[in-house]
Amino acid sequence: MKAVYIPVILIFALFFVIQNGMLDLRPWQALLKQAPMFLFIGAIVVALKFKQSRVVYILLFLLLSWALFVEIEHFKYLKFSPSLWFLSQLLILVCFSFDQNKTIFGRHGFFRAVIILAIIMANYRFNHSITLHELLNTELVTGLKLGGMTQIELILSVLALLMLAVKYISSPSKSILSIWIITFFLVYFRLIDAAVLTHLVAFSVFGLLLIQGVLTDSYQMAFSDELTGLSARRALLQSSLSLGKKYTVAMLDIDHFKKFNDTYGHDVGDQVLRLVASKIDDVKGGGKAYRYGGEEFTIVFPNKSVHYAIPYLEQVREAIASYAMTIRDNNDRPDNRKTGKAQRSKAQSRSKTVHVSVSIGVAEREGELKEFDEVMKQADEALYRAKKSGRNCLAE
Ligand SMILES: Nc1nc2c(ncn2[C@@H]2O[C@H](COP(=O)(O)OP(=O)(O)OP(=O)(O)O)[C@@H](O)[C@H]2O)c(=O)[nH]1
Repeated sequence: MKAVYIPVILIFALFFVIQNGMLDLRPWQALLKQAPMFLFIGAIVVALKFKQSRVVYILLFLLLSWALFVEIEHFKYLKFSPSLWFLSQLLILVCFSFDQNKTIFGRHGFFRAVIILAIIMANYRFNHSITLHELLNTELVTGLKLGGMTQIELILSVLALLMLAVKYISSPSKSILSIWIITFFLVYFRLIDAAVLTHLVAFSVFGLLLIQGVLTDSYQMAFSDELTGLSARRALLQSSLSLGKKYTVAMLDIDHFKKFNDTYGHDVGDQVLRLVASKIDDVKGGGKAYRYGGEEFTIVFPNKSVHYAIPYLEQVREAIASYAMTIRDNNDRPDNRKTGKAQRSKAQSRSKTVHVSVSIGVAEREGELKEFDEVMKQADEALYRAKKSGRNCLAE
């Protein structure tokens, strides 16, 4: 989240400078006019590659908005009302953000294309209808006008921003954050009646923001473990390339996890994996936790010796061993549709408290052990010794 403040502040500063004529971009106007097209097409290619279908359609719509904006002379016969087109943009951004990333070209894609076409038709049709035109454009109906924005536009803008914020909070992703920022700037520009050059720069920035959003989300998907939220093995191998000459690696394995799965079922096993992962992620002393695979985890301490790491690993082991985990079988969850109190307490009585432990093997890069996979192998052998020594302990 922190990383997003910087681009937003930069965008704001840039627009402020352009809007107030402090930076003369007129000589660049021709380039600025064309740049968004290339950036949008680039962003569409990236989004297609990573199967981010909702971003593909949002980009297609923004591309259309840009074309309408710069080639307005060619589209004059459409006589679009800027107000209605602005509201259409908000509608598309909100609707498509709540949509899932389903197939790009299939039935789902067809419906999205139909929605875009319907919006274009509506813009054409309604602009010739006096009632809506009046509703959106006359001060008589809308009352107070703020900057370039009518009251209705302002209310719907706030609503759109709120809905997108809810979407981001419920399922955070960089693409949704980029869409929120784009919507915010569309609203802001309409409010301040931004200059043409500001709009042109904005379209390029929108293309870049969406490319960054799609790439960050795809990286996140590839490098983090879906079940536990920890960094995945791929991320471990990637970061092993930049580890220096000194580091310590620990392998952690949940004890008797097979028996646990067999007793309580795979779903409860998953709950336990998540809880154990959260404890492992709390490791102090500069350790970084990864899910290695299955019920195995790895902690890496860059620039640290094995003797430095051991107390922190012991802390993790003890925290897990003393942690009373409350688990509940999904089948026993109280069904809200049949809200009987008796049923709820019956389901609650089925929730159990369980304990698990982990065994830890630890090794440091030193002497003959130069390569990362050699250090990992050594940690794995130490883990085997910890298991042999009765589990719930650490070996080096
Ligand atoms: N629920 C769940 N189980 C998993 C997952 N990944 C691996 N497992 C289970 O983890 C168990 C690993 O068992 P083993 O490798 O035999 O080891 P163990 O029972 O933990 O015994 P020790 O390691 O010797 O203490 C298997 O039953 C796997 O099915 C997962 O993502 N979810």
